[in-house]
Amino acid sequence: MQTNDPHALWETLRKGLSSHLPERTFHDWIEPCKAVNFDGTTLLIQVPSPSARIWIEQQLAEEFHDVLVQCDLANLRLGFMVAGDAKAPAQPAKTKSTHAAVQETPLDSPFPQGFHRYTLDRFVVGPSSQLAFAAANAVVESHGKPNSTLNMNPLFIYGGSGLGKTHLMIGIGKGLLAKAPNLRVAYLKVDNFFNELTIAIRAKNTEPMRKKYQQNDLLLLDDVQTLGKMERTQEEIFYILEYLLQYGKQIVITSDKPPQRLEGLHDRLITRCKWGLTADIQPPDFETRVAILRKKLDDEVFKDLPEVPEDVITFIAHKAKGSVRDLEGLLTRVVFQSSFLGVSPSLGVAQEAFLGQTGSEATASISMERICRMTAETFNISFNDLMKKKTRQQVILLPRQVAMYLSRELTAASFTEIGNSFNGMHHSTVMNAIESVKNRMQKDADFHKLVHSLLNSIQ
Ligand SMILES: Nc1ncnc2c1ncn2[C@@H]1O[C@H](COP(=O)(O)OP(=O)(O)OP(=O)(O)O)[C@@H](O)[C@H]1O
Repeated sequence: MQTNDPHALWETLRKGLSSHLPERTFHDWIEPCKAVNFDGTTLLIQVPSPSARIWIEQQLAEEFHDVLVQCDLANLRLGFMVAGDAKAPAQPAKTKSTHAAVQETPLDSPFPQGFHRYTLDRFVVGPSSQLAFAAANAVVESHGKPNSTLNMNPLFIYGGSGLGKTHLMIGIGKGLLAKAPNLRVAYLKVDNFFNELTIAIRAKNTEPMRKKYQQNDLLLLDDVQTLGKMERTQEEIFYILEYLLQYGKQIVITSDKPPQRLEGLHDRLITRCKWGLTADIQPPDFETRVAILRKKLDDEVFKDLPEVPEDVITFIAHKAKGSVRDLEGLLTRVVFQSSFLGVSPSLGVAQEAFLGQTGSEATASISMERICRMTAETFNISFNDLMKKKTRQQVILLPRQVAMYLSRELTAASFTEIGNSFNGMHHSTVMNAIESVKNRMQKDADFHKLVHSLLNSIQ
């Protein structure tokens, strides 16, 4: 997209976010924001309060990234400032050595300009991530040293959700760009590649896309576990990987499982994945969780806020034992809640924030089955009909779209997960269905009322 108008850029992002985020999240956090400046690199967005800034920067970063990519704005940097703040506008935190290099990335290189926190020096290493971290550093260090004995191409990092795979991968990209600013680096999420490929296939022109990825010196391929049923996407990715490996270009791949357990992947692709070094990441232990929280509190966004006391840090590290994303989420919630109430973070606030989170998890655990059963009942059709994959009957299509919309509003499920619950429907079908319900709700007051009363009765 070619424009220097901050309002036009923000409008494009807003539209993308409105179909990407649950309606309430969009309404609460995005609606009140506005664009204030664009300096050719960074779009500066004004948010209504310090607490809103904490929430948007910490909790919605990944959603912003996905929408930037979808809108062809991967090179755009985002900065957030609080309304009425007389200080210099807040820019994304810059790491010592990477900022200049990242800005010099060639414009057509699809390496994200966001994710400013995802550098190797901000990754807290513990026993459960030692090998993956060492391998990530080795990839950066061995660049330009062809005689390295260990084959780390591809580097395959796997582990559960929210454990730092993307962080490490982007950290490698940033580390290499800091050493060699002219390097061509591409970051690719499999879902985004699928969407890009679908458009290219429709236009009967897939060659430029293949070339775009084949010309890179480093390819970062995120979330390959979703490749399972995507035959044509697998084929394209295979050719890109083959080409890059043939020319000695570095590849980094992430997944939630090791190569041999990836379902639906062609053997030749699994073989490529296993070719180099495979390293896993497991959930961090207590000491590492504390260290991650401390490191996180160094973030620019927390700088001018009251200090988080030691007992609160320990409390959070005890409560959030699973993914680092949950750990960060609870910390954000505590700081957000304190800032919102105008009090210092304390054990009391932390306990409330923890209970609040458990509460929202309870909402998230409203099962999709319950949503579908109640939707089917409301529209007077059978549950089995609602879940059938192939139907063109309008009496079924509309309730199904509504059930998908409600699943997105009432659970934490992704588009892909919702699609899977509907007999393996593709995530783009789910996104279209949700979009069409939203449009209809805007135009048809009765339909709006019906969906809302159904939503309230499910909650
Ligand atoms: N060891 C760590 N040190 C510091 N931050 C971490 C660490 N591990 C994870 N994080 C942070 O946790 C969040 C989630 O990490 P990330 O997105 O890399 O997870 P992921 O493994 O790629 O998850 P998913 O599979 O769901 O995409 C990020 O904000 C990241 O910076």
